[in-house]
Amino acid sequence: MNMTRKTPSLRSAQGEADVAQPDSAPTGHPRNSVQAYDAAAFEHLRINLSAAEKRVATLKGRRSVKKDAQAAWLLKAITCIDLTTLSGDDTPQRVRRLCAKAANPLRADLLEALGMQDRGLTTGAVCVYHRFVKTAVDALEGKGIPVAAVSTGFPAGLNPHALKLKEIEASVRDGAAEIDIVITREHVLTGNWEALYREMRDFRQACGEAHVKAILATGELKTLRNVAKASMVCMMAGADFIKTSTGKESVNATPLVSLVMLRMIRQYQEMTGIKVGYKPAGGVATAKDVLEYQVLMKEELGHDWLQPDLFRVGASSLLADIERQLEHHVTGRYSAFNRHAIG
Ligand SMILES: O=C[C@H](O)COP(=O)(O)O
Repeated sequence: MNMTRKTPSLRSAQGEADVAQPDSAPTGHPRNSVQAYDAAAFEHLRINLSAAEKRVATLKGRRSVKKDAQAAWLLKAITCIDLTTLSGDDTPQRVRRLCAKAANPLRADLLEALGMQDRGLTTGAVCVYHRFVKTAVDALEGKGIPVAAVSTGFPAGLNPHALKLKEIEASVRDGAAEIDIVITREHVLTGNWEALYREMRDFRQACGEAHVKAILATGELKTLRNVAKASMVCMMAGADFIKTSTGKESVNATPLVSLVMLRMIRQYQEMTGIKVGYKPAGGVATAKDVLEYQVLMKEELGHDWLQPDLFRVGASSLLADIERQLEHHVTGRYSAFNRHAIG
């Protein structure tokens, strides 16, 4: 597959990339549902580390997306960003600014130069703590951008189970269309897979119509085998997305961990016919980073997983770098980071 040849001009690349906005709920494929617990589906899993490392290294070296094609892929990436603020010093004002950026992710002159001024380009979602769900929902009224709430005692996930369920319900009541839950790492580290399954199933139930992303906190799961098993168990228990990290672990999203999770998504699809989404998060800060993830998605799972109903990137600063790169594409110059609004 050669992405450069498939996207000979920006205009046709835009067509291929289909930058139309997603509905807040995926429409092109059935939503995941809770399956019966089946240890046989994951007990045997083994990771061939050297093969996985080789695959990631090969992808990096082989694929390059340049010029107009790159601009089209970056525009597509914008539609997949969960534009995030998850800081102890968050305020309603900061959240409103973030929402304004989500609704207008690129400067008007850049949009025009790229022929995107009438395309309603926005980020995939805005992601905040529960406290700011209402603020974000109000700020985004009529914009068609879902609000995602991190939940279940984010980031450590150590609150009592009943409180976690109440937190989810409260965010849904406040208007969150997506809930990013964190799993209890202890269940993975002690091999208590049934407990992980029951927890995830309860979270899914508490979400109701809101879509649920399961944050595995992969940097704390010790082995890639644990990552693979936790991915499978969470999908079995109804997760709509599996997500790498909170952004607060010392190691967050990596291409290697992503490869393992994507292979599990593929395996789950082979078992059930259901497509589950993927969200790398934490430390995805440059246009180069996100292009690498996009290539990985396309190579491992295919075109459907480049769309925002199956691919999101949790990021607080990525949008600023994408905007810079697109500015360079349009004008041939870079401006300083501080010339771009937050994102
Ligand atoms: O889920 C999103 C992450 O918390 C954002 O992490 P970041 O600040 O490294 O982009």
